[in-house]
Amino acid sequence: MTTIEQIILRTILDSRGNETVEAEIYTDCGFGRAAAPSGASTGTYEAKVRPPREAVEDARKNLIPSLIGEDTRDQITFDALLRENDGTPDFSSIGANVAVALSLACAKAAAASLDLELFRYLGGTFAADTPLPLGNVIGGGAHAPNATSIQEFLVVPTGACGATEGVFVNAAVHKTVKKMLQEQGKLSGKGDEGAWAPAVSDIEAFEIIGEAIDTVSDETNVEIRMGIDVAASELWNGEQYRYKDAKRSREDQVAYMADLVDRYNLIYIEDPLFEEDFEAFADLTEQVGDRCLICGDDLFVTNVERIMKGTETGAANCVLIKPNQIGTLTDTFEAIRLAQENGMETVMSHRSGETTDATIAHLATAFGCIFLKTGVVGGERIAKLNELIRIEELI
Ligand SMILES: C=C(OP(=O)(O)O)C(=O)O
Ligand SMILES: [Mg+2]
Repeated sequence: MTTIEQIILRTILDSRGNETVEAEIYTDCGFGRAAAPSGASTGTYEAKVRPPREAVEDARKNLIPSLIGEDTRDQITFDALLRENDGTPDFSSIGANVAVALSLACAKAAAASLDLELFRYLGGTFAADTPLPLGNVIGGGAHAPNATSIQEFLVVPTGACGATEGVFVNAAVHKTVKKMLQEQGKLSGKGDEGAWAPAVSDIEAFEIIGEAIDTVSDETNVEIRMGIDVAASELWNGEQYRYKDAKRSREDQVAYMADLVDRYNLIYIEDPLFEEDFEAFADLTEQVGDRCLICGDDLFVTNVERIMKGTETGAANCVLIKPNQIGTLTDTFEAIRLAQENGMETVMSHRSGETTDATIAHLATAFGCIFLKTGVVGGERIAKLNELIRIEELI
């Protein structure tokens, strides 16, 4: 009933117009489909993707035959087979894009075959809460040229009574920001994740969003807080953090981040320092970790060894979780479990290059992540947000 009978791999389109990998796994009574997303500001230690067409062709010949007949309910064995077949520490042989699509499709096939929603299959009785949406409304960095230096200016509806209300509150902030930019003659196009990408300074972006939050909070009676993803590895040149309008040393960067937390009441900072600097991360967490989530994305790359180092050094109090950074659902689960056992929050995240695959909405709910970071608007973003709304009805 849950035995794999057929696997299909194909190349499909992603939101940036690039090729990516989609997998389908069939049992005799259900099937699961999943697609690999892709990053622009990727961490050095992420699992490695291979060019999709080449990876798909190779996997059809050399990998797929060995997976037929496996039980989709035995996710750990399925993922171990992917690792064994790959034989490298970073999936550079079969490609992390092929691995993650197959791994997630396996879980979805098992859930469908058992007639269960994915979040229920993975989370069981204790999947009792949906995460709040964390979405970017203004952005620049590697996701939009000629805009802000900080990659993402995020909002989270901390006062929302649930994910559904939160999704609409974030959209209202996005719309209010548009109106304000229009009035100021600064309206721009959008970056890769649907955030506005105006030619404004980082401080202007904070001010605009601060005002938009106040307006929407007054209208909706919902408290909304701001966050940022600095994606600081993109700014670091080996000696300094190079912003469009400033250069900062490591020490200056920590002080700047701490100042922003207090000036803008930030609830969340992702990658405030570059991906090797556990020590400066720890300094910042020591200073503001009691009032702000300091989250590692490129720092941890959903990798248990790096998260372990983070817990030993006190580098952060939050871990960003991106299944394609590590390549399998089992590894993703292990990363979340390790983080949570060590008192860290977890945030499930999209990538800047996405498809309409909505699996991460289920994973975030099943595994008790505090936020789902997946943009605010755009077809590939609302696919996840609308799935979250549906999940909340079933919880
Ligand atoms: C989603 C992000 O961007 P990318 O997918 O480009 O790494 C991020 O940095 O958190
Ligand atoms: Mg990031």
